[in-house]
Amino acid sequence: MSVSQLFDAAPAAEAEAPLSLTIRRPDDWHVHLRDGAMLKAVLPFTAAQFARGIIMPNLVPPVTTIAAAAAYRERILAARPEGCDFTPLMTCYLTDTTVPDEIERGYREGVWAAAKLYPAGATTNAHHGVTNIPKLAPVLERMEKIGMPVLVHGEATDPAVDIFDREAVFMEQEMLPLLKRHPGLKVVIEHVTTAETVAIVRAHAGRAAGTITPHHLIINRTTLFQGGLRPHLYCLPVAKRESHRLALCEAVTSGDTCFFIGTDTAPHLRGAKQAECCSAGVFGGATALQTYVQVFDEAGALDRFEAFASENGARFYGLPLNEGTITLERKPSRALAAVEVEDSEVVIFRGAENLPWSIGEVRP
Ligand SMILES: NC(=O)N[C@@H](CC(=O)O)C(=O)O
Ligand SMILES: [Zn+2]
Ligand SMILES: [Zn+2]
Repeated sequence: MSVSQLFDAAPAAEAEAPLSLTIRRPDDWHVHLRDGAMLKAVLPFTAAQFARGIIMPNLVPPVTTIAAAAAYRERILAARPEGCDFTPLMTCYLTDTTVPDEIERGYREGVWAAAKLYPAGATTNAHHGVTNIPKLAPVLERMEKIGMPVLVHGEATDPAVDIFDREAVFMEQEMLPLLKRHPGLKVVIEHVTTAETVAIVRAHAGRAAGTITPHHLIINRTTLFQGGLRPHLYCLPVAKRESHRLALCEAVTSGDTCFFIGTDTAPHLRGAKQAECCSAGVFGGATALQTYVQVFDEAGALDRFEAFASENGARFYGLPLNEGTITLERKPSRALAAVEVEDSEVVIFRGAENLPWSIGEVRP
């Protein structure tokens, strides 16, 4: 089944010949692991695929201090399954009151790998985010000076802006001026969903990069309504029209080093998704590599997959490449439908579907 036909009733295409692809172990540069029982339930899925993950700080309350980040990192390490070597890389949630010295100290002490900029109210647990980005200049100047990346959820927060235009409006009104004000600042534009943002990332390659999720590579805004409203596909930024999805596929498979993995795996309990007001977030961590590699395979670009998955991100962050390997196999597999969390569950993106690729051996 082709990715663009994911949710069609069409019969599965003839299976491709088996193939196995061994690459350096990849990293996920955008992960929501949550906390408590949810953390324990979802972490094994990310850890089975990725050696390291940039951990998002939008807990309740958000991770805004070195002490909170160090404690959260300990909880993540403690939640790892037996024998698991997954390394969490922590981020600082920027607010209107973030102090440059705390940012620098945490970075120098190796607690923070980056800081996360949520425009206030832009997404899940972003209400403590930044209300006026130009006023964040002292923090961003310090980050520029020490080489610490800022990771941006790039959507306008003015409720009058059409939800499908929020990323484009943010890029024009906030991102381009920010890139200009801080010419040496390393910026990751997270979960890119539009062709215009792809062009902006490319135009600033070297000091800017873009992460692209598995779901934005295979669904468009029409998929959200295919046969009815599909809450488990709703996330922010919301999926855009087909031309944008094609631009994202072109970007990741182009070989351009300014794009890398960021799954934005964002679990919410079934009750929060199938609700009067559905929470934003797709739990894509369990089927991420299977989806990415399928996209590269269908584009005839498997030779470019390793750089996107396992090299570009580490190089951008100035971190060593992983030593181990993972093998991906073009051999059909079926992911679990959902993962249990206490007395509820989280629905897995592409769960219970026949995926053309499976995860093979991982060598640390
Ligand atoms: N992507 C989402 O739709 N939701 C994320 C937050 C985010 O990354 O914007 C979440 O924490 O649930
Ligand atoms: Zn986001
Ligand atoms: Zn996210």
